[in-house]
Amino acid sequence: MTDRDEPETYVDLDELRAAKAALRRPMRERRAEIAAAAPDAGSRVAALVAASFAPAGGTVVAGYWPMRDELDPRPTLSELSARGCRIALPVVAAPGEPLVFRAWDEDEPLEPGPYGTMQPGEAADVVEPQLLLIPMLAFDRAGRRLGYGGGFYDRTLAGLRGRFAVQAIGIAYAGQEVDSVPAGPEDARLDGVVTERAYLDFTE
Ligand SMILES: Nc1nc2c(c(=O)[nH]1)N(C=O)[C@@H](CNc1ccc(C(=O)N[C@@H](CCC(=O)O)C(=O)O)cc1)CN2
Ligand SMILES: Nc1ncnc2c1ncn2[C@@H]1O[C@H](COP(=O)(O)OP(=O)(O)OP(=O)(O)O)[C@@H](O)[C@H]1O
Repeated sequence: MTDRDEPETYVDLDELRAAKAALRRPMRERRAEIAAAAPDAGSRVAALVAASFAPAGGTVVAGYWPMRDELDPRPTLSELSARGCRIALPVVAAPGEPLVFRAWDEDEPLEPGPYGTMQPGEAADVVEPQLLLIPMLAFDRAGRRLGYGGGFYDRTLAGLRGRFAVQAIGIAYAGQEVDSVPAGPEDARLDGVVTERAYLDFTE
């Protein structure tokens, strides 16, 4: 039996919150160190995505605009756009709500959004992604993920998966892997992670 079948989940939500908060601080520092030492990670990830699971033309792909030391997904988004995918970026509608996705072409300007994000303007089409490329602070081999704590991707994936099949792929440095990310019942699992070294498929 794999980790994916039998996750270790927290029952006490205060304990879970504290365990996640405790992991965020060191993982922010670790990610900053790795990012400084791996400037070509974005193009490596783009090559791995193209080689391992490039989606069909026409697929709506949600990326993200990198903030802090997140692995830069823009080379991947360019590659997928060139293959005929439609690219979208997340927009925070409100705290406690799922993300909304707006279509975006790489030459189009972005506007500042909440929490230091950059997002397409209101004129952009709202779209529903079939593939989501998701940033994070840490992940484990069971597909559990640690973000900044807003629960945005958890709510978003729960909503989308309730209606149609979506693929959730994390984008992270290999050094962001930990043995076990603390998780509760609401934490949505990733189907895989692409690092600068490899594509890790958690659905196998
Ligand atoms: N590049 C990028 N875009 C993204 C996300 C992301 O993680 N990365 N998001 C992923 O959800 C959504 C934005 N959500 C975010 C939620 C919180 C913070 C943040 O910086 N939080 C503060 C704490 C804020 C507070 O508690 O008041 C922090 O971590 O210091 C950033 C983005 C959508 N866009
Ligand atoms: N499906 C959901 N429905 C409602 N609330 C949710 C859902 N998933 C998570 N939450 C709430 O969101 C809050 C933060 O979750 P968590 O700490 O896992 O965020 P995160 O995954 O680190 O952040 P993000 O996804 O924004 O990067 C928690 O209080 C949790 O209860």
